[in-house]
Order: sequence, then C-alpha cells, then structure tokens
Amino acid sequence: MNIGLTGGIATGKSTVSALLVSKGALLVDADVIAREVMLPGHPVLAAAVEHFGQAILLPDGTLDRRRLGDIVFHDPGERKALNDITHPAIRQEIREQMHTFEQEHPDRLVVVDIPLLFESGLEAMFEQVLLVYAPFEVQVERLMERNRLTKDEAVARIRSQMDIEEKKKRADVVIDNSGQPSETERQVDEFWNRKGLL
Ligand SMILES: CC(C)(COP(=O)(O)OP(=O)(O)OC[C@H]1O[C@@H](n2cnc3c(N)ncnc32)[C@H](O)[C@@H]1O)[C@@H](O)C(=O)NCCC(=O)NCCS
Ligand SMILES: Nc1ncnc2c1ncn2[C@@H]1O[C@H](COP(=O)(O)OP(=O)(O)OP(=O)(O)O)[C@@H](O)[C@H]1O
Repeated sequence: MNIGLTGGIATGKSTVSALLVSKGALLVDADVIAREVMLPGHPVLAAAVEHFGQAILLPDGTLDRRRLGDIVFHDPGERKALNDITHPAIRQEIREQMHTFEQEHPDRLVVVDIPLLFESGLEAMFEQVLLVYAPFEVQVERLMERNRLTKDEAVARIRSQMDIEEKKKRADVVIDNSGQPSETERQVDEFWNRKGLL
C-alpha cells in the first residue's frame, strides 16, 4: 500500500510524514534524495555546475544552496533547467526505494513525500495522493519564520510552485494543517484509522 504525500512549501509535509512514521509507515523523502544527488562527486551536481557555473559551489566544493536558490526561485527558465538536470535521477531513486519497501514490507504503508508531485505529473505512481494544506498567507508566515527569509523571498519560493488551492482540488485526501498541531494530529489519526479502505 502506498500514498504520495505532497503540499506547498512549508505547509507541513515533514510534520505530517513524521506523524505517519510514528504510527508505523515507511517514508521515502524526495527532499532527502534531492540533497543526495547534489553532494560532491555525484554526476547530477557535476551537470548542474556545467550549466550554472562554478559560482554555485562554495570554496569547499559543496553546493551553495542559497545561491542556486536565488537563481532558480526568481527565473522560471533556470528553474526548468535545474529540474531537467535533477528530476530524472530523483525520480529513479524514489521508484527504487518504494519498490524495496513494498517488496520487503508488503503489510506496511509506504509514504512518499514529494513537494513537486503535481507539478511533475507523478499522480499515477500512487494509490492515493494526500495533500498537506495551509493557505497562502500561512505558508508565507511559516516560511519567513523557519528559513529567516524576507517576505519577497518567501513569496518567490511559494510562487515557484503550483497554487495550493489548485493542488487541493486535485488531491484524494486533504489534511488541513493551518490550525493547532493537535487538530492536525486528529486528522492524521482519522486517515490512519480508515486507510485499510484505500
Ligand atoms: C534550489 C535548491 C538548491 C534550494 O535549496 P534550499 O536548501 O534553499 O531548499 P530545500 O532543498 O530545502 O527545498 C525546500 C523546498 O523548496 C521547494 N523547491 C525546491 N526545489 C524546487 C523547484 N525546483 N521548484 C519549486 N520548488 C522547489 C520544495 O518545496 C522544497 O521542499 C534545492 O531545493 C534544489 O536543489 N532543488 C532542485 C531539486 C528539487 O526539485 N527539489 C525539490 C523536489 S524533489
Ligand atoms: N500546525 C502548525 N502550527 C504552527 N506551525 C507549524 C504547524 N505545522 C508546521 N509548522 C511549522 O511550519 C514550518 C513548516 O513545516 P514543515 O517543515 O513540516 O513543512 P514542509 O511542508 O515539510 O516544508 P518544505 O516544503 O520546506 O519541505 C516548520 O517550521 C514547522 O515547525
């Protein structure tokens, strides 16, 4: 059994996936995989440097994430270029991890956290798609606070993704994380208790 878990930036995907893991789900995390392919020595990082130049590297050879973020969150063409470089390898690794979990633990729920699930058209990989929702204004606030960003920087990142209201329409299940954590936990409990009906 598997679900794709998505949302908007800073809507609470990590918060909800941690709750599901605490109940016994197995997690595949696209953000973790995206970081692995950008480590020194990985061919994906090499391809990114070829496109964006040495300036995206820090003196120690690791990726300057803030610098690359500044480029791609303000320029749709450069964002597409980065996605074209990184996404095939990320998708491949997601598929492999999902397959391994499903083979080894056929009785467990496999949760696959992918921020850009809808943008990348990956719905068909999953039995159901669960959306972690918080409205735009809440996203802005939480992103500014967590990443110490200005309002403009936070809005640029949010606008780099499909509108959260559109994602809400496309999802099979919605967890509204705009309220208190206890309210989110209640909804996750409810989902967990009826997931046998998936
Ligand atoms: C641009 C990079 C260097 C910025 O790094 P930074 O440490 O500031 O952010 P981090 O990686 O923690 O991502 C935070 C969030 O930003 C959003 N985001 C990241 N990349 C993108 C993108 N290409 N388009 C839209 N949103 C994105 C996601 O919601 C993600 O959860 C980094 O996100 C990256 O390498 N992105 C390309 C790979 C990718 O698409 N990852 C996200 C989905 S798997
Ligand atoms: N219900 C809530 N009330 C208040 N703050 C919350 C709530 N849920 C999450 N947060 C906070 O909002 C921020 C974003 O949450 P989280 O990191 O889980 O989002 P995310 O969707 O995984 O983010 P990203 O897209 O960047 O990976 C965090 O700082 C988190 O502590």
